Amino acid sequence: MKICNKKKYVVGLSGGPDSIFLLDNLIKKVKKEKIIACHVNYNFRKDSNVDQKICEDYCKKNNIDLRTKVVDVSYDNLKQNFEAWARELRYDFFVEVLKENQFDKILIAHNMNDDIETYIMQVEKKILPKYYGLKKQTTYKNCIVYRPILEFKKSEILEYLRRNNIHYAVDSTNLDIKYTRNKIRSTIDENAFEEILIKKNVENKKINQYTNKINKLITEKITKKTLLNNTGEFNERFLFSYLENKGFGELIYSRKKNFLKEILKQLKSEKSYVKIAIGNLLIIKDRENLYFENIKNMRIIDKNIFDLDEEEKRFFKLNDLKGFEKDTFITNNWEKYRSQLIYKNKKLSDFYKKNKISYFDRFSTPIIYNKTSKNILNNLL
Ligand SMILES: Nc1ncnc2c1ncn2[C@@H]1O[C@H](COP(=O)(O)OP(=O)(O)OP(=O)(O)O)[C@@H](O)[C@H]1O
Repeated sequence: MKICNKKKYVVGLSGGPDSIFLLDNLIKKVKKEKIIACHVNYNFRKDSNVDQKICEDYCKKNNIDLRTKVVDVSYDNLKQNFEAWARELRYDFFVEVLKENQFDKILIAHNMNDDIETYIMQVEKKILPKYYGLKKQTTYKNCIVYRPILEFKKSEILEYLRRNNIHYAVDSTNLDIKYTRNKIRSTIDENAFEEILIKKNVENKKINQYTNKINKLITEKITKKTLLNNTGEFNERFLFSYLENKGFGELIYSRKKNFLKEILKQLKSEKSYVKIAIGNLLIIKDRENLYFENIKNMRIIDKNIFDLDEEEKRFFKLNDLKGFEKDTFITNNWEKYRSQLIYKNKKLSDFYKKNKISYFDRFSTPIIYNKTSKNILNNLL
């Protein structure tokens, strides 16, 4: 286990084999004053107190400072998913202890099996993760979270504990195969780990290369050509980052790869005009041009010209309303009137098409029309 003996560590101690193994190896390398173990007793399982007792006994025997947070809530009223809620609660506790004591890092006892299970789950879910598997180091609320035992297999950990006669808790929920992670856990074989790790590293390298290229492209405007110049997963990641960058992250985080694939297929197609609406996101392909807009930011006005307020007049750059008849209306909602309004003896949409006016230019062009005759009265070019 690689660890710097100059730093001070808060250790997440569940009482399970992994965190007891981590702590037992840590005290061989780092002075005990530089270690605080933190245990959260959720009172969720019947045997929760057993886990707490195991942590207390281990820390007492080895003279380690242990902080315990005992949770006292009624789980019947819990709205969120328990795992996510519990994770946030324990990480917040670790951060609190770390800051109070001016320590350096939070240590979490994920092992190689957790890393591989995470990778397999990501592949099976067909999502587009930023990293496959577990990262050695991440941050939580600006604090460093480090995973020093990622390179140890579960069997090695259990063998170590057995050889050294160290007591640990067995999590009863780990045996429950209704949890996806446990289902995977029960089917993977540690003998296959090496091969899986190689594949995982190749995937992560690929993500790295893509990310470097994407970071260069992302500030430019995407066109159909950008997508045609690239292929497959690069485009999926590019579109993902582009949408995330434009503030649509929440809309795409939980989607499967197929969702992005389908959008890309439409955007790369021969069709000259494509419109895709997802939540507030409006994606338009207008020949070579692609537009990604938030519908909320698109202002639509459609009213009698004499009812415009001063701000709306400025929006349409209208100073003078002299000469207009009573039933004169103004709008920028060209889409609504595309086949109803007539301009130079043509349907509005035909005129726009013939003159290759882009979708968004159409939305910023005021259309002044007579409500009865449906004729457009102003110059649209
Ligand atoms: N009740 C707890 N008290 C203190 N630390 C804990 C507790 N539960 C888990 N941990 C810490 O988190 C590590 C991972 O735990 P576990 O595998 O149960 O969680 P996970 O859901 O897989 O991962 P995550 O930490 O991302 O939630 C443990 O080895 C331990 O370091």
